[in-house]
Parts: sequence; C-alpha cells; structure tokens
Amino acid sequence: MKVKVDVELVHLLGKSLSNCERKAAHEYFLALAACNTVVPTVMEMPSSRNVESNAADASHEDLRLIDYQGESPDEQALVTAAAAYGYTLIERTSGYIVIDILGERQRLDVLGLHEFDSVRKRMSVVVRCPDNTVKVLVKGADSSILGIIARTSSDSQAAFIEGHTNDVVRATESHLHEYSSQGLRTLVVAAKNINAEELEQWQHYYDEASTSLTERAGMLRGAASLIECNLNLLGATGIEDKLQDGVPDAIESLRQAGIKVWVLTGDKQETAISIGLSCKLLNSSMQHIIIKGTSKEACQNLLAEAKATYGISRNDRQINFSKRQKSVDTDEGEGIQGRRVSGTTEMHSPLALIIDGTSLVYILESDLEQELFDLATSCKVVLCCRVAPLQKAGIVDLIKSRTNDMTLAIGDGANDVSMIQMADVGVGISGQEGRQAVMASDFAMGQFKFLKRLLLVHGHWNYQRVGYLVLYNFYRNAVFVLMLFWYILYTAYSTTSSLTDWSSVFYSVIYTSLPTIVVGVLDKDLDQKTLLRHPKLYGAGHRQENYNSKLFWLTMTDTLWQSLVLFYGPFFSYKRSTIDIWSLGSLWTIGVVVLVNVHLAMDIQCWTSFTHAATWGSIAVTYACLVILDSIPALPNYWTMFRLAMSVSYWLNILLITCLALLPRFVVKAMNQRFWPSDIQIVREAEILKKESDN
Ligand SMILES: Nc1ncnc2c1ncn2[C@@H]1O[C@H](COP(=O)(O)OP(=O)(O)OP(=O)(O)O)[C@@H](O)[C@H]1O
Ligand SMILES: [Mg+2]
Repeated sequence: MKVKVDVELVHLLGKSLSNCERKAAHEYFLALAACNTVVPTVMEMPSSRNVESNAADASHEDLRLIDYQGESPDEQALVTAAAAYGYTLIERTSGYIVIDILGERQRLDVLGLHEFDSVRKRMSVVVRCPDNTVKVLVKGADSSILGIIARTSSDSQAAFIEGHTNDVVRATESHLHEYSSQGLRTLVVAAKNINAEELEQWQHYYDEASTSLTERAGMLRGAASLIECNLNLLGATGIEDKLQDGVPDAIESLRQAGIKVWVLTGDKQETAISIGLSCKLLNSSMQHIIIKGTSKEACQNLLAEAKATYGISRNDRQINFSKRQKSVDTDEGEGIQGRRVSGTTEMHSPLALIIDGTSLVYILESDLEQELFDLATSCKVVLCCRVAPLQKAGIVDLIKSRTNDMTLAIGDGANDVSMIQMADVGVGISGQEGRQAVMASDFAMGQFKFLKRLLLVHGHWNYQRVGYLVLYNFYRNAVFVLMLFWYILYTAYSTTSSLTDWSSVFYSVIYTSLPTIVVGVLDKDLDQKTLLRHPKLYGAGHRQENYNSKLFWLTMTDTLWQSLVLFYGPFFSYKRSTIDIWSLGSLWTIGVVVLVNVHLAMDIQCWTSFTHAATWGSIAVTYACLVILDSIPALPNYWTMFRLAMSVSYWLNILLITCLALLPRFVVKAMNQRFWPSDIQIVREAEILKKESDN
C-alpha cells in the first residue's frame, strides 16, 4: 500500500511541539497509531533495498518490514497512513505499545483498552506517555464522538483548541459530510489528557469491571463512559471502501431475477447512499424516502407522510410480497411503476427507502413495525444505515415473520453474524474482516459477485432437480405398491405376493435407486451461461413451477394409470394360459423396473455418460439379478427367467406396458411444449437451435 502524504501536514509535523496546531497533529497521529487492535509483525527481510509492501521501514540499521495484521481493514489502513507520516507502530503487547515517532522510539504503557462495540460505536485506549502524562485516545463514528466533545476546553494549555472548538467542530462536520458523500467511511479522532484524580477513579472502575464475572460488558462500558467525555476533537479520517468487482452487475441480475435487494449497513447515511449509487442499487431517477426521526412520534409522522404521498395501503400479513411486487413492478425494464391508488393509476418513479438506525430503534420496538413493513415492501430498494448488528437481524425477522418469502443474508463482518443466522439462507464472504461471518454461514464465498452464480445457476438447477425428484420418488414407490394392490384384489385379499421377497427388497434398493441419485445430482435443464444471461428464468422457483399441488395430483393420477396398465397388461394377456404365479411375478418385476426407468429417461434433460449408465445399467442389473436368483434351485422361482425369455409374448408384454403406460404422459408433455411452453422450455429450444446452427 502506497500512501501519498500531504506536504502541508508533513511540514507541520516538522515544527516544535510547543505549537498548538503541531501538538494536535501529534496527538492525532498518536491516536491513529495507538488506538486500534492492529498487531504489527516484524518480518526480517533479505537486505535488498526498495522492497515495496504495506509496511514501513522500521529499523535504522537493517531493513525490516512490518506487516500489520488486524481484524478490520480500516484500522490497518489508518496505521499504515500514520506510519507514512512518521508514526510507525512497531510493537504491541497487552501492556505497552512501541511507536517510532519521527525516528525516535517511544514506549507507551497501556493502562486500559475499551474495545469497539456497536453500542458505543467507538473505541479508546488509555496510555501513559514517556513524559508521564496520561492520555485517552478515542476514535469512532462521528455520531458517537461529536456528542462527547468538550465544547469549552478545560485544558489550560490548549488555548488554541479552547478558542476554536466550535469552529473546529463545524469544519470537521463539513469535512465529514464531504468525505461521506464521496462514499468514504469516516471516523472521528479525539483525545484528552487525564489528571491523577480522574485516572484513579477510572482505574478503580476499570479494574473492577475487567475482573468481574457477571455483567462484565456493561461495567466496562460504564468505565469507558467515565473517561470518554469532554474530549478534544483532533480530526477525522475518510477511508475508501472499494467495491469488489462485479457487484453492480450481480445486484442488477438479482433484481431482474425478481429478488429484492436490501442493504443493511453500519455506515453513515451519506456513505451508504453514495455506495448505493456506485453499486447501481440506487439511481438518480428514484425518489428517496428518508426516514430519520429522533423520537417515536417523529418516525410515525414520517412513515404516515410517506405512505400518504405515495398512496401505499396496508399490506396483509402472510402473503408473498414478491407476488404482490409482481403486480407493482409492471414496467421494471423502464424503471416505471404503475401503482393503483383508489381506482386511478398514478405513475411515479420507483421508490427507495432510506432509513437510519435510530429510527429503526423506535420503529422495531413499537407498533410501527407494520407501517415500516408496508412502506418497505412497496419500495424497490431499501437501504438501512447506522444499524447495529442486532437490528440487522431484527429487519430480517420482520420480513420472515410477515411473509412466506425466503430470506438470504450476505455479509463479511462480525457485525453481520446475527443477520446471517436469522435469515433462511446465510452467506458469508471470507474477506479481510475475519472469519466470524463465514463460520456462521451456510455458504461461504470469496466475493460478493459469486452470489449471482450461487442463486441463478446452482439455485435454479437444484430447485428444478429437487422439485422433479420429489414427484418422481412419490411416483416410483406408488406405482410399485399400487401394482401389488391390484393383485391382492384377485387373490381374495389374501395378501399373498406374486413377487419374490428378493424382488420386493431389491426394487427400491438396487433396481431403481441409482438413476434417481444420478439425475438428482447431474441433471441440468439449461446451460449455466444461458441462466446467467437470462436472470428472469430464476422466477420459475418463485412461481413454484416445478413442484406444486397441481403437479402432484397430476403425477398421482398418472401413477394410477401406469399401475393399472402394469398390472392388467400381463393379467389379460396370460388370462387364458396356465402360467404359474412366479413367472407372472417375474414379468411384473421387470415391467415396473423398465417402466420407471424409461419414465425417468423421458424427463432427463441433460444426458451424460453417467445418466446413460445409470438408467440403462439399472435395467441390465435387474436382469442380471433375476438370472442369478433364478438359477438358485432352493428358491421358488428356480429357472423361471430362462423359460420366460424363450417366449415372444414376454418381450411383447414389456414393450406394450411401457408404451401404453407412458402414452398419456407423452401426449400431455408434447401438447404442453407445443402450445403452452414455459419460459424455460422456450430458452431451452433456443439453446438447442443455437447449438445446432453452431455445429
Ligand atoms: N474499530 C473501530 N474503532 C472505532 N470505530 C469503529 C470501529 N469499527 C467501526 N467503527 C465505527 O462504528 C460504525 C459501525 O460499525 P459496524 O461495524 O457496525 O458497521 P460498518 O463496518 O460501518 O458497516 P457494515 O455493516 O457495512 O460492515 C462504523 O461506521 C464506524 O464509524
Ligand atoms: Mg464492518
């Protein structure tokens, strides 16, 4: 990482420490270098000069590189920046920090560290400097720090700050606004000296809190609030949070696929909006509804106002809001939505709801949840900023409890864990922010853009496979059982079986299981390129095209028909003959195995050598098993198979059963594809035509 330093600031750092501005700059960089949890690791390097890395030249004699390891990439960036200005963090233990300050090594004793937490939104460290002064260095979110700045400084030495505090705060605020509007993640840095009395008081609380076995977090927070007050504002930082590549494209595809994308972030509103714009989540044609209230009433009014302005009515519980959305997103391609307002269709640009964490506290804790839900589900985009980790989970829960929709949460940081756990599907991105998100997730990936493939390709394939397999497995077992059932009607309900015990057991274990598994793993209706090119195809899942009650009952009716053909085919053909029961049973066994496998073959969409081997192999294996079983003299159907194979009617029967049983299915399938093709079938046809024309 190369840091471009500001010449003016470097010049200032060259002045003597008696200068007030210089002193503030000193404390600022001291805070950047010390107030963090970054651990420097010194790497001995071969003595080749000019080695570039995210490190600094640490030692005077030999060249050593320092690699900064930390949980948060922001902190790494800040420490590296401080190093570029001559404040190099060299060593950190729990007791002290060594910082190389403009060539002079200083050891600061760490008296206490208040870690970052999402309630305080800041962290602080208490250090004793070599000159025996004790300082508390704080950094954190602007909203949390600007409230604890000393408006009139008590520090008599800091005359400069005293006179200008308000000006400095105002200037900093405008800088912060400027930074965050550019999409930078901002932090504010502040510090103060603490006197012996304050130190003693704090130390007493801090020691007690650190050793407490119960309520430790709360007590530590109490200790922190004792010294994190009346601070001197030192400055602000802005860090670029680069979007990973492919994010805008992935978001756009997900949206086309009918997935609603909500952003929940801990960042400032301006930063969040700017990032929203850069990842194409928001665009300038959208109308922004901003909910930022500081009391319950204010939030209630803002929500009611927004609902009235855009004519949003109550959204009933327990409905699919994606379904409802379908009627709203009439013209998504052009970004125009028609919304029905009391009989008249009012046209306005798509809505984006931007809501901040403070408002969410009031809303989620009160009866305003429903209002938020109505508003949020009518908006194309929802962006929640400054939300705490638990609020993220609360928002996911809001949707989960009020709709039948599936929720997916994706995040990379520890603050996303609760949301990932709350959602139906949790995805963790393994990045620079540690592994907590990945550990809590169902799926882990390296980059956000892979989400597109996960959903549009694997999600689609799996849905189609599972949907089909559920139906097929019902069919496969029912057709066998029904066939045995019809037989019982003709044996005076005696429950005797015409099949050997071996056949009954082998039917689902050996004869028909492998093709089911192979198809369940390998079948693909469409090529992945096609699926990625047409995200709308993902909608098949939303519309429950592959598994629904209509399909289930159709399959069951078909199963009934097939079982009847299966039983009565051989029954009528051998009615007048003197055939024995084991021969008929053997015919039924092979009949049902051939039938279910050809049935499956009819529905396979992607033939591979494995599917060929599994389906046709199953029939071959069945024959092999029958031959083996029928050559054992001890078994009742000894030699049956060999006698049967001699007769033409046996082979004709198998052919007849298969053709007749599958005829209705074939006709319905052909008619459907000809006259009412689904999106998937149309694209499939196009895919096949394209392949043919390419060859
Ligand atoms: N280590 C830290 N020290 C001081 N302040 C921090 C630290 N980490 C985060 N903050 C501040 O607290 C705010 C909330 O942090 P949080 O981790 O909840 O969300 P985030 O990292 O900003 O966003 P996201 O939800 O996208 O990860 C941040 O915006 C930042 O201002
Ligand atoms: Mg974060």
